[in-house]
Amino acid sequence: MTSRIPVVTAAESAARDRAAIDAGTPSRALMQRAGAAAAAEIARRYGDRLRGGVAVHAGPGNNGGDGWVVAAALRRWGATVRAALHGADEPKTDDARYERARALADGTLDAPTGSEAVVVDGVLGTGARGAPAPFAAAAVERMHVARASGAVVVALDVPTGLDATTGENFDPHTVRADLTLTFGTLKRGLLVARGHAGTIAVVDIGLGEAPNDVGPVLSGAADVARLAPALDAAAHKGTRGKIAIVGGAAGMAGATLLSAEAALRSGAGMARVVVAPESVPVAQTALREALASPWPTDDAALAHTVTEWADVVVLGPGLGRDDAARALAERVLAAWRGPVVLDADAVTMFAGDTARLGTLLRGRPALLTPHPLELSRLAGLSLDEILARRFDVGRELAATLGASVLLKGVPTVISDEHATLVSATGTPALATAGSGDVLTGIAAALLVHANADARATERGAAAAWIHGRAGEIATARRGGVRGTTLRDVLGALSDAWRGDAARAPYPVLAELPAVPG
Ligand SMILES: NC(=O)C1=CN([C@@H]2O[C@H](COP(=O)(O)OP(=O)(O)OC[C@H]3O[C@@H](n4cnc5c(N)ncnc54)[C@H](O)[C@@H]3O)[C@@H](O)[C@H]2O)[C@@H](O)CC1
Ligand SMILES: Nc1ncnc2c1ncn2[C@@H]1O[C@H](COP(=O)(O)OP(=O)(O)O)[C@@H](O)[C@H]1O
Ligand SMILES: [K+]
Repeated sequence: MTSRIPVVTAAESAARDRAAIDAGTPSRALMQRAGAAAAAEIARRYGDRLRGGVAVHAGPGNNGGDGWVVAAALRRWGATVRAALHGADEPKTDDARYERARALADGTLDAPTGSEAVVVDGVLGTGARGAPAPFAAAAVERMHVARASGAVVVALDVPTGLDATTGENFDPHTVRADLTLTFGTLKRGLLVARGHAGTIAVVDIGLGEAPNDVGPVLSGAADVARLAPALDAAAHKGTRGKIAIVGGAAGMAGATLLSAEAALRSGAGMARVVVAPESVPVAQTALREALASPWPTDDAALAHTVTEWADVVVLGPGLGRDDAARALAERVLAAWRGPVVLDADAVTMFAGDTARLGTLLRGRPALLTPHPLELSRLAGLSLDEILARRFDVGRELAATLGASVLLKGVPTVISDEHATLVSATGTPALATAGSGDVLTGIAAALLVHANADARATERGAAAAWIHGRAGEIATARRGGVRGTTLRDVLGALSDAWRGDAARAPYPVLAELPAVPG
């Protein structure tokens, strides 16, 4: 089983390092593991470039210490290494001083010339506070110039000038890395500021398994594979799950159809869109695989099209938010007590009324899939507050809501009271109208198609991972974000579900690709 990768603040990262030190691993051993693993990754990925020389920019703290270990290791390997200490005459920590002395004991290291093909950013890591001071900003500028003339920039732990906790950057004084090698844990800020981090590789330094708390952990391909078993050879359309999607006010039937198609491409056997009467003919011609029914006007129709037919009900895509929509939502949620996914308008219509929503949802698998603005309206918090607390706010709300909360974005955070999972797949190709409806359909299918003991939170996380992965595959196929449409994303779902992407070798525990622009 792959280990759980904690998604941490700078303080939590330092605390996990300290715990390993208290348990008997000397801090210098951690630094040597970090630096040695980083050097090995640089040699593996950029072996050809190393002939063009390596520049190591080291800061005064332990991030600089990692840099000195890298410098010594790559020199032993045979590269021409140049290095500079910034911000102090001597490193400020014992470990960093020791590693610098060791690197220099093998021979002096000249200052970088700016012509090196590989640049290592060891200026600031998780100990950085606020905007880079002038010495650090000057080092960042040198790295920008080198990159503009063709060097690759490798950030150790965190790109300098990026807040490891919040992802706040201090451009132009923040490094833009091609590769970030982050040690032992995945820093939250890297997931928020993907554009600065480049490819992110989490490198093992022997910190051990994440403590069994409710802190966020990264979701990966292995989690999806574990959750969603192969479909039964003797399956028929009835056993593969029936999804009813209630939404589709006049002019918005497309939202339900995107959900329906995504559900059908994610294992569901049947999908029915339940839409405004005038949307029915259009829905039937647009997606022949789906059934289409009008919004039920009486209990018999509600039973026939939804409560006695479905295995999972999706409420919200294109539903609208007027009184009639709210009344329909309340009727459906009262009559249907099985698994539900609530999206879009069905979330917003309960703005400021989380207690009522909790009463309706409690006691069954329920997943809410808001984007940050929808969650801000629902919870009565400002959008800034939602974004600033995106890793925690869902967990705090889950109890009141009686549901798992999947907060969409970069990254997507899925939580209940007991666990928080983070899905970091995707590209800006997904930043397009209807993308959320596709995610909703995948999530609905997973509420049927997953191991019985899987919680709604895990199913939601798997849906977010698949959705993002399909976005990555579609973007790669089209050769970029521009020109990639949701149709391509739907078409890539089969490849996303196959989940056969190659894994990086140890000591990389997880790797997230650079996000294409
Ligand atoms: N603590 C440990 O045991 C380990 C730490 N490791 C490395 O150590 C890093 C953390 O080291 P530190 O806590 O020493 O912190 P950093 O090396 O990230 O930064 C601390 C230094 O930067 C200065 N500084 C802070 N904010 C600044 C700003 N805005 N502008 C300019 N200078 C600023 C501080 O005065 C201090 O000298 C990690 O990111 C990681 O790279 C790794 O070696 C693994 C083990
Ligand atoms: N830049 C991006 N990178 C990765 N995923 C993204 C990006 N932009 C949007 N997404 C994903 O696309 C989906 C958009 O959903 P949403 O905002 O509800 O769109 P809509 O309401 O138009 O369907 C979410 O799952 C979100 O996480
Ligand atoms: K750094």
